[in-house]
Amino acid sequence: LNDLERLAGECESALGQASSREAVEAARVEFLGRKGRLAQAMAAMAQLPPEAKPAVGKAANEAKARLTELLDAALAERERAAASLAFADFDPTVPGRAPQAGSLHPVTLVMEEVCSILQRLGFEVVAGPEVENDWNNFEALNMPPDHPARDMQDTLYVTDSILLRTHTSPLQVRTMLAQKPPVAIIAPGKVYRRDSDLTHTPMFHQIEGLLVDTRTSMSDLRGILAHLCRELFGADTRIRFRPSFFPFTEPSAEVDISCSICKGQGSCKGNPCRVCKTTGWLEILGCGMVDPNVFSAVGYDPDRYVGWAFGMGVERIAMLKYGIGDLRMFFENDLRFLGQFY
Ligand SMILES: CNC(=O)COc1cccc(Nc2cc(Cl)ccn2)c1
Repeated sequence: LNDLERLAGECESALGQASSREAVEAARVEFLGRKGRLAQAMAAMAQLPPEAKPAVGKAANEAKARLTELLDAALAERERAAASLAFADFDPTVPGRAPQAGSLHPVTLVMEEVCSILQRLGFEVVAGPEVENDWNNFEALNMPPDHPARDMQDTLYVTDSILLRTHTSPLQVRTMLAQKPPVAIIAPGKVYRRDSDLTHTPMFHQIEGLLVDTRTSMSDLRGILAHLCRELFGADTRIRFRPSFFPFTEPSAEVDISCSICKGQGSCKGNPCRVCKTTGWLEILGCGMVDPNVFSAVGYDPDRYVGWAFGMGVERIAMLKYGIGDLRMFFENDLRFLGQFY
């Protein structure tokens, strides 16, 4: 009986030294294990006279309960200590790390913004194949078979008559073939040129707009483009038309915006503006009244319908809008670059 009495005391002093969970578990084995101190005491019970057994059995159970209680308490205390140690240098008042947020590619941002501005005016976005035939890409756009734009040095051919589209105009041709006027569409997308240097990549993005009706004019075109440029580059943006030529429009014009960097002054604080080369103007897009030959090609009566169209390079707009200096950055997918636009 007094062996059993002593067990609890000895266990308590053993636990006093047990500084870790492993030490507590070792003590549990020493006292409560199959060959532990309590098991030994219980084994010794077999030699006792029968009348002494009940008392000793009761004492043994009490000792077991007491030992289990001591060991569980010691274990729980060590676990709490370990837990608080693990977080000793944890400061709950420090603000958490913001979750990594994604961002849209600058080309996507510009395409969505241009489409959104024009959709608000009633234009519909059209899509179509990037692999085109030469009729949709050239012939229908008033560029006959021997036209220089068809040359291999500019165009990527799949076969003699199948190519990668060099602009998004074929989307507009396809739409006109598929519906009667009025037409008010936007054609955004990838285009391909056999060109690759510091300022040209073989694939880039364009957006074109086309409006065809029984009655519209160059002033409608100017109004729409002025609105588009002001939405894109700020309300104080001015635009100017310069005479130009495209095979598919007559008359044609190139549109400049007042430089968004030097506000058209040509210099900033006495330094010549490197963006507009001190001219104060930046070419942003081309446009014109649709050439009657295009209408004839798609089966629209050129004596009944008039229309205008415009086209812009998306990367060029993005470089001006976001101050991006190198075309190649659009394609390198450097997250430090991409993460700046949202
Ligand atoms: C990057 N693009 C530019 O600098 C100039 O693009 C332009 C200019 C003028 C017209 C068009 N598109 C067009 C489409 C049809 Cl179906 C008929 C007539 N024109 C695209």
